[in-house]
Amino acid sequence: MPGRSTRLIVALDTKDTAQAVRWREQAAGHADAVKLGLEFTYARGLDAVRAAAGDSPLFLDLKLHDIPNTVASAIGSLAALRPAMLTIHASGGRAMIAAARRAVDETFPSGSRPLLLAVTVLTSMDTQGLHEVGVPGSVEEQVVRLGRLAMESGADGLVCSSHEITPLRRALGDGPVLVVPGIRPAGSALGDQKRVMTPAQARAAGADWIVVGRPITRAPDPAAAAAAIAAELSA
Ligand SMILES: O=c1ccn([C@@H]2O[C@H](COP(=O)(O)O)[C@@H](O)[C@H]2O)c(=O)[nH]1
Repeated sequence: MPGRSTRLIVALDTKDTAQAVRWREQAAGHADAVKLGLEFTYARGLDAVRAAAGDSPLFLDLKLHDIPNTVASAIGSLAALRPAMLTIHASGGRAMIAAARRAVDETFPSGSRPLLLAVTVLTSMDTQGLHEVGVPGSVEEQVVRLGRLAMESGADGLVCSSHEITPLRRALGDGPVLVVPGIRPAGSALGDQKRVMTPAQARAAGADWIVVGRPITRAPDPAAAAAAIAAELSA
């Protein structure tokens, strides 16, 4: 896929292994990685996760969030999955993120270590939602606050919306890998997402990876939808 600086992860959000494999195959050649997360893992278990991902790089989006010892132990249970990326919640705090960092380094051999990504503020949240959980100020301020904490504590990158890429780069430089869900091609349904941009806008903002689920998997022709998004990223 020459010329693309923003890569595409397709989110295989289903409980059905055959369906996940079908979507992966339909997106093959257009997507650079697949995401498997809570829905699939709780329904099918860890063994099925590797099978569903096949040979594709795996974005394992389990969004771990617990006391440091539990998060570290959970990461130790993920070795066989050989993920390329895995997620924790930045709001778990400094000690939890640092414990996750140590666990990644101890669990995976150097050279095949997953990127440790910290979720800042979910893309389904807006300012009002943030205030409701007791966080004053703007989403942007909270994303930068949590992003700084996560990077100081050993994360390799952050999950954020496209709207926070510029402020994160201003605050933290080019180091963090930025993985960006909340992607909606023009005209597609928002669903539960609040902070969205199109693939082209996310690329222009500087996303390293975008994560796209329903606009591909619920499209009448998932292969064509994935191809269109890949073309938008390459244009
Ligand atoms: O803040 C976040 C973190 C993760 N996600 C995940 O990305 C995909 C997006 O799916 P769509 O169907 O394209 O909305 C999904 O698997 C989420 O769990 C996110 O959306 N926002």
